[in-house]
Amino acid sequence: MSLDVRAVTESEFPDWLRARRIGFMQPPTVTEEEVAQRLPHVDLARTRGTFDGGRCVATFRSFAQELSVPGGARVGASAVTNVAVAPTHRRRGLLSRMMALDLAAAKERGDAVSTLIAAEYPIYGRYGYGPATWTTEWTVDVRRAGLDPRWSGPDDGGRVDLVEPRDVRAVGPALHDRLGAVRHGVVSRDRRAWDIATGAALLSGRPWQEPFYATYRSAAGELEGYVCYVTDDTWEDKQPLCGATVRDLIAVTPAAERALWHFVCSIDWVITVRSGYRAPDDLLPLLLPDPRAARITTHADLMWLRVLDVARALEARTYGGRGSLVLELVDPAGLAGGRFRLDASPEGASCVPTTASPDLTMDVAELGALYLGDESAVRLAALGRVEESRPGAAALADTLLRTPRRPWCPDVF
Ligand SMILES: CC(=O)SCCNC(=O)CCNC(=O)[C@H](O)C(C)(C)COP(=O)(O)OP(=O)(O)OC[C@H]1O[C@@H](n2cnc3c(N)ncnc32)[C@H](O)[C@@H]1OP(=O)(O)O
Repeated sequence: MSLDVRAVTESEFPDWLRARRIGFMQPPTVTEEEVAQRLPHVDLARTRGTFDGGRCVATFRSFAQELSVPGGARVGASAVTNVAVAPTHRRRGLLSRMMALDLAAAKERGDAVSTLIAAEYPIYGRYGYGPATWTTEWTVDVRRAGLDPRWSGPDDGGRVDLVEPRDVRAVGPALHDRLGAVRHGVVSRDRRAWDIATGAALLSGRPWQEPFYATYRSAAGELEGYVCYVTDDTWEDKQPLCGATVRDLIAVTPAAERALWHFVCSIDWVITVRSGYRAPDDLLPLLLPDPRAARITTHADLMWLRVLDVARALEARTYGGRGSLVLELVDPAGLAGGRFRLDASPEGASCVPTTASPDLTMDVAELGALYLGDESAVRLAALGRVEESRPGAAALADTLLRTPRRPWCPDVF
């Protein structure tokens, strides 16, 4: 029987959710409550399934997203999520078929890039995605960190306050938006994500532990950051050995970042702080008098990016210097390939098709890894993944494309 790949209808949505659960190793039964919770938040035209004899056996969904790029501008992205193929139907090309349809639609719509968080590293490179942001999680041994045990608040005149979930819903979205203006790699976070993070929308079957929330305000009273964390209540031999886990820490100034980390690492009873997924160059370890107290417990690729509109994407960002490069991009999917001349500067760039000889030749997936400034063209050339036809072109690409701070995507979507 042929396998039918198409957008799902409302009546098929429960069966689609069932297939998604199976792919994600969750018990397959879908409740009416779960359907009611999720249905209003998906665009069915962008929710694809594969059907075998009327049963959904594979899922795929995308949604509109904005991505901040170096210089603070945002580009339109098609964010891919909920990719799952039943174990009975794996390796028959179903992901490839759903991906081809979705990328073609994104290209047609005019999205500059597509983004996703990869469950496993080897899956998405073949579709033109490259790892564009990485993430690091630290576990801080607070007793070794050397922080002053008498600390009772920021010494810069600012203040830290515990706040209610409704306060976070009120101020969080604007704060997150401001982060995108000062940090590249930040993707838009919708209202629903704030509702889920603050307990206003509970997901059926997912256990909920009410977190603590704290904000940082500068001496001038300006809100500059917030942290959401949970703690456990571990004691042994009459000693508190509690752990705090940061779920979200958004700071738009270094003062806010310093104050909030200091706050979380100074809570009485807490001897271990897990940082959650941070940028690899997060300030956290160096904010501690003894940075070795912060041990890296996770370091991995996080957001993958696929360029769909080369000129739009490259013209949206700013560059670390002034220079020109001719890039030959190879794209077997036929979406973004071609030869482009990039004239880049700290103020912006022009990127146009050209027939001049290429300085650098690469698969479009390598451009995905380079685009936000994280990867090095010199490193990719050493690996044989970027071909350098003009000596020094890879080093010039690094001068232009790489950024002083690494990109950071604080959201898993
Ligand atoms: C953005 C997100 O949602 S990430 C979540 C992804 N989902 C999961 O990890 C859930 C569990 N896994 C699955 O559901 C499936 O195995 C999927 C979705 C990863 C792959 O689906 P499939 O339909 O089997 O992939 P498909 O048959 O189209 O494979 C295409 C190619 O990718 C390769 N491939 C697919 N999955 C993997 C993998 N996990 N590791 C390595 N290679 C893979 C295939 O071998 C094939 O290679 P080929 O073109 O050289 O023959």
